[in-house]
Amino acid sequence: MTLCVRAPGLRHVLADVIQEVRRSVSQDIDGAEILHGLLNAPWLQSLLKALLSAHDTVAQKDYEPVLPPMPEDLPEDEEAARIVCLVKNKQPLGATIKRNEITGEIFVARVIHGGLADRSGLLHAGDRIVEVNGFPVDGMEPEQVIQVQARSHGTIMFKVIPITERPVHNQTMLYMRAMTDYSPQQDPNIPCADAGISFKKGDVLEIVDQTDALWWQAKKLPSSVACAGLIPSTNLLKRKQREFWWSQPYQPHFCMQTCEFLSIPGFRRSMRLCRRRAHSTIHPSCPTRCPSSCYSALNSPYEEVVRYQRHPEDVHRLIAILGPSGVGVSELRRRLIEMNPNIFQGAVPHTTRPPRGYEESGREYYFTSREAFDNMVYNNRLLEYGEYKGNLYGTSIESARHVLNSGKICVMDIEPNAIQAVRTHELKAYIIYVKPPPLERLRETRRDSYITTDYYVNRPFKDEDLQEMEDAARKIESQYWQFFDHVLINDELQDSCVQLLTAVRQAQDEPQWVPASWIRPTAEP
Ligand SMILES: Nc1ncnc2c1ncn2[C@@H]1O[C@H](COP(=O)(O)OP(=O)(O)OP(=O)(O)O)[C@@H](O)[C@H]1O
Repeated sequence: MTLCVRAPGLRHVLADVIQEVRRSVSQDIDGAEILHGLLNAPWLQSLLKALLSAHDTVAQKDYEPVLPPMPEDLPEDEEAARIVCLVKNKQPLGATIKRNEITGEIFVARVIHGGLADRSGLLHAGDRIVEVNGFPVDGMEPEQVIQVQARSHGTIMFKVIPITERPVHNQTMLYMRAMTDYSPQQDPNIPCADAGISFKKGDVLEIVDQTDALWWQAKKLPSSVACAGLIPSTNLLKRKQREFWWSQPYQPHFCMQTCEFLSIPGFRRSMRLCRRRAHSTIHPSCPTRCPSSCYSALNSPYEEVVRYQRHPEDVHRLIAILGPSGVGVSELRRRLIEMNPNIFQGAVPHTTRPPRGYEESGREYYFTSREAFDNMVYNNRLLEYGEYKGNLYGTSIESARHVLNSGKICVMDIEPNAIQAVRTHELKAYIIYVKPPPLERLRETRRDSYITTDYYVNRPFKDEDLQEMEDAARKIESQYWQFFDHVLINDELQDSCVQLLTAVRQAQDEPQWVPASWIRPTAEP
């Protein structure tokens, strides 16, 4: 490309300005004399000369590549066409095309944000492509058009009939957390697999275009690339999930555990035993009263999220820790609270069991009647609850609120199926998943540790305990990974404690992605 602006024109303009200022001086206009003096000052003159000579040097350079000449034989009566020349580098064009099945005409289906076509500003969704590099494309299959385009090196020329009414984009920033995995390479329906982006559960996506009902454009965060990619819209992904679900052979639905065996967080051994029993017991069919435990494929595939930072004067976020049985959730939680009981505290659970001699209501438990307990269940006041040896145990929202309102950080260990109950506008739970390290490291680090197998029995970990822990971890991860705000691999205990402390501090003091419905109650959950 050759820049055809030459400096002499600019010089003339400057001379005219000086001339004009001189005329103003003779007319005795205020300030004109000062301006005249300034423009004639030797220092300004030499500065302007240097500037103009730099301009001349740049303007006389030839730039590569040279675009092909504009076609001269455009018929007079032709629709107003636009000739678009793009210089292809290694990047894809960043646009998809479609064919009108009735007329056979080829259209730009979408322009990918940040891609080559988008940055040129010359191609738009809805433009009709008439020619590519001089080849008429009407009646061609989109694949054939792509081949013509792919064969061109250096520059590519499109002749397009521009769309008359371009849709107005009043897109606001929108972020979604993926609640499912997606791979464009395994999706036969995507318009162009290379234009798609893959994502995994828990990834945060910046949605840059939702104009198409089926295919959105998004960037996966954190992103350093300018170019967006295609992802299925909520409705399309839901449809895919439904189709997949129906195509699967019937299998009884297994929950990780049922509510009946759900146990209560805390240091108490009975609770942990109850939990362990629950882990090893798989019950068919999911009871309707714990639907959240079965985060099925039919739930929304995306969750709108926003960046949230707790105001220093607001109550703290609830810290909820979970992991497979035996991984060290109780140990880590206990150590955290012991480190600074003035800052960290657990929520006192309720139970229907009678108090033992040394126990005080409100310290170890709130001792309550069965009727009162049932009432709490009925009114959804319990974050989780369960039955062990004929007695009910549960942690109430009020109990967690009590800790938070006292200015402390409430730290709970929960079962995975209580995640939904603590992810609320009020508690704004920060979910920490404790993951076992690889089996080899588990064997090494747990050599001197004890597993609690019965109320009074601790014994060293056996290999099958560790294997079981791994299997349970895999199950939890496959179902709940998208909800984890932090994943802590519990390898060396000391390191894990430091990591936990850091994560808890970040949860309280640094911006985090949280569901938009927590901040804007009108947003869809
Ligand atoms: N990183 C670690 N290295 C060595 N031992 C550990 C580590 N983390 C935890 N332990 C030990 O492993 C044992 C089980 O831990 P803990 O009781 O905390 O498990 P848990 O996840 O609460 O499981 P459950 O809920 O079934 O009790 C304890 O003896 C604990 O001290």
